[in-house]
Amino acid sequence: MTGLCVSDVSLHYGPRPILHGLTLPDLKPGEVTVLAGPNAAGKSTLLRAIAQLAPYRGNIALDGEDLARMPIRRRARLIGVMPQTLPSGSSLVVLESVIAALRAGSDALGLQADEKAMAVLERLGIGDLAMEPLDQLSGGQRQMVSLAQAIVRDPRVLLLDEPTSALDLARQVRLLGELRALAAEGRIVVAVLHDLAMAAQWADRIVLMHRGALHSSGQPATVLTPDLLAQVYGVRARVERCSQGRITVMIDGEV
Ligand SMILES: Nc1ncnc2c1ncn2[C@@H]1O[C@H](COP(=O)(O)OP(=O)(O)OP(=O)(O)O)[C@@H](O)[C@H]1O
Repeated sequence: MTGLCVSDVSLHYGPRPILHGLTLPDLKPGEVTVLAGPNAAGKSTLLRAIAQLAPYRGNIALDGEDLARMPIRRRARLIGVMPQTLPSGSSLVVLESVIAALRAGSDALGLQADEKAMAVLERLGIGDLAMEPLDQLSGGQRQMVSLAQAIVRDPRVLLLDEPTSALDLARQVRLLGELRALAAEGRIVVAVLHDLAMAAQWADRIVLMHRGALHSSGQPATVLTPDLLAQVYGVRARVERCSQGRITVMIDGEV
């Protein structure tokens, strides 16, 4: 079985149930899946479970192999994570931080690691930041560096938690275009996004979560309907189809 399979996953924080027997459609290489849903729906928690950063019940498998049983180093090579909040207090410069991320899951050494890390920074258009101290970057610059750290090991699965939250419009478009390119290279890309108009434009599939469970999933035009947005978000929305078959979502107010 090729792809990422999330089956009957339940997760508690202490006594509190957060995810309730969640099963996703199989996520295939080449696809960008957007996880959407209201605040506290469990989107970050699901990404943490997939990344094996939180204990859960159920099964999460990559290409048929249970991720919970996979050796940590191999898993670190296969899964790249871009977290929602970025750690601060680092004394590294940008290039060093990307090299450190590379070494966490690969045997790349010396010049080879430097070149690889630099190539990723160039790919993302932030090569000029290489020698800047990580702690002196703007929020948006740090977010781009976080993406570099997530992709430098050439992961097969890329998990991104609100990757555009600090980015200006041009950088949002650049990052989302980059996600499409990374998927086209054969990766499984899963991103949490709140901006449904962006999700409609860039995602192959939207997985809509509500209260720790899967509410609906499918192509953007199937999932993003006025009825469904009213039910899940409590908003009045218009959804219009433009000439290329894409949809645009406009929010008019609360229900
Ligand atoms: N470390 C934790 N300990 C206890 N409860 C937690 C922890 N992390 C998250 N939660 C709770 O789990 C629930 C789901 O949180 P999660 O961050 O997964 O939601 P989300 O859908 O990503 O929300 P948002 O859109 O606001 O980022 C929330 O009720 C939250 O309070």
